[in-house]
Amino acid sequence: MYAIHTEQLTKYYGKARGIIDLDLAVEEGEFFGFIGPNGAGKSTTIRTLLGLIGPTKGTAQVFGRDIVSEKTAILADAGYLPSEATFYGGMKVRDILKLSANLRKTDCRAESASLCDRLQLDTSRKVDELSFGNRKKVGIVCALQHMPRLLILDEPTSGLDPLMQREFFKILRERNHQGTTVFLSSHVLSEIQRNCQRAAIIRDGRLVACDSVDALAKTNARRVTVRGDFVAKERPGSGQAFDTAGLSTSGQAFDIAGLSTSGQAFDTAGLSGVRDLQISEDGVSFLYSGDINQLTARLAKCRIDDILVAEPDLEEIFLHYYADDNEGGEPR
Ligand SMILES: Nc1ncnc2c1ncn2[C@@H]1O[C@H](COP(=O)(O)OP(=O)(O)OP(=O)(O)O)[C@@H](O)[C@H]1O
Repeated sequence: MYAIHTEQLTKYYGKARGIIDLDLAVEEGEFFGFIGPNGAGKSTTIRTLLGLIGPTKGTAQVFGRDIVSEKTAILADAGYLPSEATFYGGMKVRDILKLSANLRKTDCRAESASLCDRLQLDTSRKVDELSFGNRKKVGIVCALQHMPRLLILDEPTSGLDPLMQREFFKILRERNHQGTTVFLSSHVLSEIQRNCQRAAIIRDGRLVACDSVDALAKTNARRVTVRGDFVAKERPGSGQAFDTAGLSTSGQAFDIAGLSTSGQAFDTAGLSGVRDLQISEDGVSFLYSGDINQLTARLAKCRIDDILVAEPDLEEIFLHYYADDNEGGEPR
């Protein structure tokens, strides 16, 4: 059975685009990643699935239940961590957790105590006095303490320190092994890559890819790192020193004409498929999706100390999916 199934799910806020024609299928028991930059539509998707806002068009079911007509039953099965959890002011953490458990009509005391212990959450403090990270932990316990069948987590790790993030993902993996479906919305790609089996990528409100994390990370682009005695050279005709400041990760297509090594120009004229150029003191690194023979022929003219050609990680794949279309943005 699908934990989540959407068909052409669309949400407009007035005339403003939220999500458009989203077709998504998440199997029960999956640890599923939902990736997208700010404003892509992740929170809109989640709020629509939970019946917190109504769709403009399309349909969706959670465990086979319709998100419009059966939203109360859906909420009973789900644990939801919003990206910014807010609580009633003046209340102690323990009272908030109790209130949340009472709303579920479930005795959550044992699980709540275990989660608070593992996340080092002091339940005697007033919630207003807590740091952002500690308030996040309160939201996590509220979402997890009733052992829901589906966890929907919207940017859960923002504000958590690395040790707490590690413990949090350990808890999620344990739950997933017990059968809980985890739907994790994030723009931290390393956590998607480490934890999720499959992931969907959303861009400008539309799904642009949905596959296993391994498959998403596979393109014929390679991260090429060349070490050598590279020096900045004048750009032809510009009269300006080749300024590398700010060039590193913008995701735009760069040409690396103008770099030279030991007097030999490392010139990319006619060499297409160079992106995401990063320049360091002892070399260059870039994503390359062109003809490898052309690259090696070009490099053969230069004196280099070392070369590494590796598969890009998910972070770099993401740049492909988000590059502007007029910059050859289709992943290759
Ligand atoms: N209440 C609202 N009224 C009008 N437009 C909205 C509203 N909420 C979201 N939007 C718009 O819908 C689009 C998707 O926003 P959404 O918050 O779903 O993105 P997101 O991927 O969750 O981003 P973030 O990572 O920043 O939270 C954005 O263009 C946003 O401006």
